[in-house]
Amino acid sequence: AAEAAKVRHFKWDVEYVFWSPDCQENVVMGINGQFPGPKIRATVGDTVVVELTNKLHTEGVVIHWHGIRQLGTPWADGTASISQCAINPGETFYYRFKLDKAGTYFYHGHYGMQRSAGLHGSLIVDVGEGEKEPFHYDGELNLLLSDWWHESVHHQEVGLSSNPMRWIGEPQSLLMNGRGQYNCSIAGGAHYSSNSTKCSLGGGEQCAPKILHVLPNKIYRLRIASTTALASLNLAIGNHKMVVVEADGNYVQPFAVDDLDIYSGESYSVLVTTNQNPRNNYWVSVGVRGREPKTPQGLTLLNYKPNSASKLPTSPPPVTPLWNNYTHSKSFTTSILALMGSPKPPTTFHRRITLLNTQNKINGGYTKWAINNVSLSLPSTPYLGSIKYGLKNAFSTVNPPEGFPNDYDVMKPPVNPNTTTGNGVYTLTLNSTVDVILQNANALSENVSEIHPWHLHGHDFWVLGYGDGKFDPKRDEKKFNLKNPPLRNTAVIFPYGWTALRFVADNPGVWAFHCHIEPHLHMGMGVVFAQGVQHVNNIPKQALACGLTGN
Ligand SMILES: O=C1O[C@H]([C@@H](O)CO)C(O)=C1O
Repeated sequence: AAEAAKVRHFKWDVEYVFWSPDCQENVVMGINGQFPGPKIRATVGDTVVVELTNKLHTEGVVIHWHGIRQLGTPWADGTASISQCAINPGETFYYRFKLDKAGTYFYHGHYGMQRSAGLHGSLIVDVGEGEKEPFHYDGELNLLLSDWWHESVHHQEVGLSSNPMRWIGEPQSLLMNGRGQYNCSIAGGAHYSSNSTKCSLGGGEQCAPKILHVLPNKIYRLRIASTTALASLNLAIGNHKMVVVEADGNYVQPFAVDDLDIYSGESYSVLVTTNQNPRNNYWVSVGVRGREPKTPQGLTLLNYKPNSASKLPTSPPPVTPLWNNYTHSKSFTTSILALMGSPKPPTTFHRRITLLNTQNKINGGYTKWAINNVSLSLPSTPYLGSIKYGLKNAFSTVNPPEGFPNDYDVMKPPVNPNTTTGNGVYTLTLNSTVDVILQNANALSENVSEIHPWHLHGHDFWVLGYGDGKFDPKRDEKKFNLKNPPLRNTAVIFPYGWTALRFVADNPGVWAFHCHIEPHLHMGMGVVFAQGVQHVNNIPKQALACGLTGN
């Protein structure tokens, strides 16, 4: 702790580049000519300054620092229409914020579907000098997971807002550190009972896998984050156990698994001991869960040095658990508990907001997602500025609903599928304790209920519990875990289930809370929380230079 906190300065240009993430060339949103964007590595307490220049020709841009709470700098949260105006082509915006907590994070675009276009990268925060992590490791590995489509996000966005909607479908490939193989497999061949051909990659290609090099008989900390647009993933390493020690920048009670589910917006650290036969290399695989998979597994190798990295493992890649084996998913998710000594939740709450997640129709056929029957459509003036300066007519002053009708049957498609759009905010009392019950339901089609990972900006929340069917306060509240619930910034709702969260609204600003599936947010699946905005000072002019605050 003796070392003074540093200011870490980065100069980034965002621009489209030709890139072949999965061996097929596309146009990808890159940073400084790179995809994924550069990795940021810094120490807790450091101030990060990113001087971001928009080199796109015709689009605005913003970047969200996922998992960083932005204490005192809500204008740097990087959410278009919420915390700031999009940065125009040719303009430079200075993100300046403090890293409040060590952990595994990432950053990504938060305007339209720019995250899906490739605007993302890793953000790793180390503990302070002289501080200790509650576990030991000899080396570190990093995996940023994403999914990839060959159709541009512009094409996807038009499809989503057409009548009838054209759904984006399943990804063409899964990427690990921005690398995947579309038309071939690095395992390949009959030996691996896969009908795809073996890739002929020299290693220098943009789509060549990033090999994880390790030494035998060491402990590695593998940092994993998922910035997928859609896919829920399962990751496994052939023959190796993984001990989960961190989730979303918070330490958890260590537990060992053979495979791990990771939903979009989540991050984990796992410890891997390289105690297997040192003469072999081992597969690292990721596969799709929660949706009928149409995408081949993503693969890379755990290379035990000094073996050649081109030596293929003796056994085939780990098989991803069945996509709809939710028992398996729930067993993993509910095993995540806070490490002893972690901050505990308040034992009572001031306000409970129940959020019903539904798929709906609007204006005679367009498809939307709605929360308590309101589908979020963001205003042209960012909330932070319009609330701070008390501007009228910037957004709807109608308070969004605190819950949904008692007789709503979450097991059936909506009786009346019609919804409306809205942009009202939930105004939270500063420093109050807020419970959110996320309630899943049946989608538009019979017997369909999807997974939705919900991400909260500006805070971590405690996950107090998960359950099936409709949340019943009398019955279910008693089962809340107030002893060691995990602190997280993203939590999933399972099909037809509910998830209970608690957080303290102690961070003045305006914060998005939304499904982290990119097309779902695009279709309105989110809400906005505002708290203590009068205490927010020093909003840079540039963050306000649009809409009503621009005048
Ligand atoms: O939002 C979605 O739309 C499709 C489907 O419901 C209609 O095509 C799907 O799988 C989603 O997640």
